[in-house]
Amino acid sequence: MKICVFGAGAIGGYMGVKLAQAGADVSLVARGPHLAAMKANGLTLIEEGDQRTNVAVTASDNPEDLGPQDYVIVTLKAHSVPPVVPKMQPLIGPDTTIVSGVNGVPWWYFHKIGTELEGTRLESVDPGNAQWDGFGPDRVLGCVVYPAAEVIEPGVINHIEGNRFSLGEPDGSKSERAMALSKALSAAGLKAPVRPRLRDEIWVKLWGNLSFNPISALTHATLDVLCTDPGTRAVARGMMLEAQEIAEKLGVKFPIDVEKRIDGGAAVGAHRTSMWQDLDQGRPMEIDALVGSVQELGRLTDTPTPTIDTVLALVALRGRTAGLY
Ligand SMILES: NC(=O)C1=CN([C@@H]2O[C@H](COP(=O)(O)OP(=O)(O)OC[C@H]3O[C@@H](n4cnc5c(N)ncnc54)[C@H](OP(=O)(O)O)[C@@H]3O)[C@@H](O)[C@H]2O)C=CC1
Ligand SMILES: CC(C)(CO)C(=O)C(=O)O
Repeated sequence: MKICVFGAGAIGGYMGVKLAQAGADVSLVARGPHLAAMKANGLTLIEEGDQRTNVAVTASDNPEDLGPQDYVIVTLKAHSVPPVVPKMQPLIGPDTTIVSGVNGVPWWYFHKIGTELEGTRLESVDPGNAQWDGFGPDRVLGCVVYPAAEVIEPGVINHIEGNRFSLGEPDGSKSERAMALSKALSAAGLKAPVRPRLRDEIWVKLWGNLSFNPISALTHATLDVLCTDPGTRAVARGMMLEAQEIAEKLGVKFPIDVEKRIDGGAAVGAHRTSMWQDLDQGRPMEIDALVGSVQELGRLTDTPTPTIDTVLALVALRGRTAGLY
């Protein structure tokens, strides 16, 4: 089984080390100083604060070095994927599966959904249908990324928490390809359940990303603060209730209510969301995947989204003034 992790940064690097350590036939696509460090010194993973593992990895910035794969696990930031689809083609053979390990509403969302919206493309996350046309929706296996990790220096990943990557077919089936990847990830010490209703999980995670991330980027407040401050808690609740109305129109079933989800965010503690970290470190922000996409779905389902519209306007301008959106 040949696996390529495309975008071996925090999440991809974490997966890459675990897979390499388990003896999987895994290669990593990265770039710049991070790639150079990997090539020179291997890739180091720090777990539990002080447990360091270093593995030699097959790494390149040129997919032509790696050839056709059984699985390409995409762990780029959402906005980085569309422009790189043409460069990824050498990795794609007749039976290659593309695993979309990216936060937010996935580009394949309306593939095999079985409703009147079947086949709908999402401009906010797949401008010009780059992924839909460049990969083909039949190739995709969905993935919800739960671990938290960061690149602390080139070639060094710090794992913060979590080891679950939920997998799911767009049609909910327990396919051979999903089960085989689940087995390979499990052999690497990761949890990779195959879910029949992955879209439900996408929305529960997105509930947090949609609201906590932009609010934290705008206020520089950590999760414990923004989820408990009465004013920002009300803003998050407003965004999440609008999202819930959209999702339920699309057939999603939420296992918890909005208050419990916000309390879950508060329980994470003094954590800076990835969007605030991106803003702080001068990296492009995933505004379209996490917020713009939900606004687009609101228009598609004729659902008013006044709170989402307001926060999106603010965080989009914040991103633009920082040159990061
Ligand atoms: N980090 C986390 O804790 C979590 C992340 N996620 C999600 O996982 C996804 C990945 O996030 P994360 O791992 O943090 O992102 P990172 O930015 O750490 O990783 C992406 C990597 O891909 C590289 N890259 C970008 N474009 C190319 C290219 N054209 N060729 C080769 N390499 C490229 C980046 O390099 P460069 O640095 O040079 O841009 C970077 O090393 C996101 O959707 C994120 O929201 C979900 C849960 C938690
Ligand atoms: C920590 C959390 C859950 C906040 O939405 C997250 O996923 C992120 O920072 O992107």
